[in-house]
Amino acid sequence: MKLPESQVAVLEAASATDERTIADLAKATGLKPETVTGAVFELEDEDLLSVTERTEESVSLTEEGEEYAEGGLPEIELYEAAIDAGAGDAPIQMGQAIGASGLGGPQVNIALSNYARKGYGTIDSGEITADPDADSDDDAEASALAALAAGESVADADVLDQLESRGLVERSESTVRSATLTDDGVTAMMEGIEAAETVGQLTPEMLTSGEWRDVEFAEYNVAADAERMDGGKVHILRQTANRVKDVLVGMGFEEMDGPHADADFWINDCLFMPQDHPARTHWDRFALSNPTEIGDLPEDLVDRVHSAHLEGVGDHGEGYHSPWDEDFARAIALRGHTTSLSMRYLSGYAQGELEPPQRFFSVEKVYRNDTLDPTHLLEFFQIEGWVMAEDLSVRDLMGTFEEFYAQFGITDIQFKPHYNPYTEPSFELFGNHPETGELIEIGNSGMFRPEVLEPLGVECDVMAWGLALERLLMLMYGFEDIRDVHGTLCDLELLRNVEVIH
Ligand SMILES: N[C@@H](Cc1ccccc1)C(=O)O
Repeated sequence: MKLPESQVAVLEAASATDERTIADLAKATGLKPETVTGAVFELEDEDLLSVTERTEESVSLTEEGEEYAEGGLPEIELYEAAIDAGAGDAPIQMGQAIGASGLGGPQVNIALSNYARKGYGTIDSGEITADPDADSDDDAEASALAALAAGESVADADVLDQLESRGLVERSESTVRSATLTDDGVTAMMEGIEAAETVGQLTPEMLTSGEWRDVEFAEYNVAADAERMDGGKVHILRQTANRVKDVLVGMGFEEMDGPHADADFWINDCLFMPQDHPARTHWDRFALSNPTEIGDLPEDLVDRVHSAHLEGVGDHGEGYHSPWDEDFARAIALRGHTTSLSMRYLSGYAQGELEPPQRFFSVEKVYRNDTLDPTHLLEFFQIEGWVMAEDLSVRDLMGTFEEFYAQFGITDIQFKPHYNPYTEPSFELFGNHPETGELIEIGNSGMFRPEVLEPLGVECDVMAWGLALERLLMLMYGFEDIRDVHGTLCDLELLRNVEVIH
């Protein structure tokens, strides 16, 4: 009989009387476990080997578990400190025992919540007692942690359950396969088996030399266990940004681009944001120290914006009548919204004068000095967009959003009247979080005011919006903390496992 080399090696390493696991066979043959698994399945098909499977549970310490295996469980530290401080005789102040134990931060709560459960003593109205008969050397959880740290196994399932619920151990299951030679296998071995050289991979050299004609190729076994490979993939945020771009292009929009660090003029002044508006102070804004200002601004636009701020526009216009400082407008900051791009395009500065109808969008980063929390980061992606046309109404605005969000399976958006200095009317958009059911804010929108449009030289209506890409992602994928997908705390498992949608 002629068999591929790896199969011959496995047959030679297998026994008719003892079960050998894949790991044993890999060690004996020097082959990779996945190669051995493949060979074992082939040989099982040929009735030369019989294969059994069992599930094996493995238990490993988490980082916190390792910490306690080494330094001791917090409740034991507390017990020992309490005994030393005399709590074995009479109750003592809890603060005293905690101070003496040297425990700090979250470990104090961990100690307190396990102390009474494990019979080390009682905790009542700020006082703690310690049971002098309790034996902290005989703590089942501590012993189990020590055993696991030493690479031994722990049989007590209740203790393991407890440690698992405390987040100190992780349990996982794996399939262990073992093989034994069958009678046919033994016979074949006695008759002698020859190794046929097989080739695992076709190479360009084999193709050019023609060698491929003569070699024997190894068969693939798609059922064999293989090592897990976490290949690179496009981050879901980027994936969704690309999808958003495709959808908007499909709806007839063109893409805008422009500077991340820009003059306040484009970020705020063009938007009729008064220079003393709270959002324009250092609280919200990341200013640039070098360079501090932009030299190149279109002078006539600066004059028209200046005049709109002072006196408003039209015959009955009202401005802010407060000082307007051109240097303040030239100052550079990281853009807090991409509406700066809309201003650059609508004014004709980016691409020259635009004739209605026009539709533009961008999916770009914006920067805000917010406090970090589950729904806020210092930077996020904004889906900016606007439509310029004669006679637009709020119905067009709402219809556009309904059409846009429906492409992502979101059909229950809600609108709430809102205020922006640059749009009238204005609407905030909300969507229902698929997991928590909570209504979350997903965007802001409105019809640009004449005080914005007139200085820009736009004579028709413009409806516009800024939507948060990350919030759209939350509605699509159901995660609750933005930091799961972004930044140092991101959940790599979630990012690896999330379905790729094209
Ligand atoms: N700039 C607004 C979004 C917006 C853009 C255009 C018009 C209305 C609202 C924001 O960042 O929230």
